[in-house]
Amino acid sequence: MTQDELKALVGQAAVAHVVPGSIVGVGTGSTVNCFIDALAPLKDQIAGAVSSSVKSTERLLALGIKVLDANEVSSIPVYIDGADEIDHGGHMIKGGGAALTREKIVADLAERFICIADASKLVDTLGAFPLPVEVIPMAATQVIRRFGQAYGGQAQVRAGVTTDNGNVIVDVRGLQITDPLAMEAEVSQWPGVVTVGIFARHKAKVCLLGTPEGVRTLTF
Ligand SMILES: O=C(CO)[C@H](O)[C@H](O)COP(=O)(O)O
Repeated sequence: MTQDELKALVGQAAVAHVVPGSIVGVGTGSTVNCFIDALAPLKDQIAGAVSSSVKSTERLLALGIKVLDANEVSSIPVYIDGADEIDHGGHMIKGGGAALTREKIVADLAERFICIADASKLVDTLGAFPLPVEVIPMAATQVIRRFGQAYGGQAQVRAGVTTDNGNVIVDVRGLQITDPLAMEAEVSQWPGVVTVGIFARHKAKVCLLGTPEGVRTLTF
């Protein structure tokens, strides 16, 4: 099975976790695109979606799925999103698609984060994937310097990318994130950091993992 087929498999499987009549939180990325496509036939059975990016909003609307403003929603039963890496505790690296800030906002509104990913995303220790950090542009150099001092690794601004919120992404390579909760808490406090792409406080409760043998369900 190709990676695209595995993504389609988990995108389809995620539909069974949507609570009928409720609002669904929708993440961003190629795996989530498969979920959005699979959700479209059920659009009349949900109250709408809260989206985590302009790209996902456009896809949802194009398929006739109602998109609600996050400010008008107090709670969402389920948030479905992909990940760049997920460990065996449900902690994730996210933000490969630069949507991490809105993803964390929607995840914060949700009771359950359901991660959909192909099996290549499951890792023992987070950090082989460069850690994305959304940063206010004037703080980029200071945040890069601070990463070097605090954790080592090589940090650089992602070329040619501006987030939906008008900020830049700093990608940090060469990290071994052994305590995701601690690193998330620390980096989140640095001036100019909008969001760090470690999802430990908002970790997945369930991961639907696409494998050649079918969907493996991990619970955390
Ligand atoms: O965090 C994300 C976007 O900011 C995505 O969930 C992550 O990059 C995975 O994307 P894909 O499903 O395309 O592999």
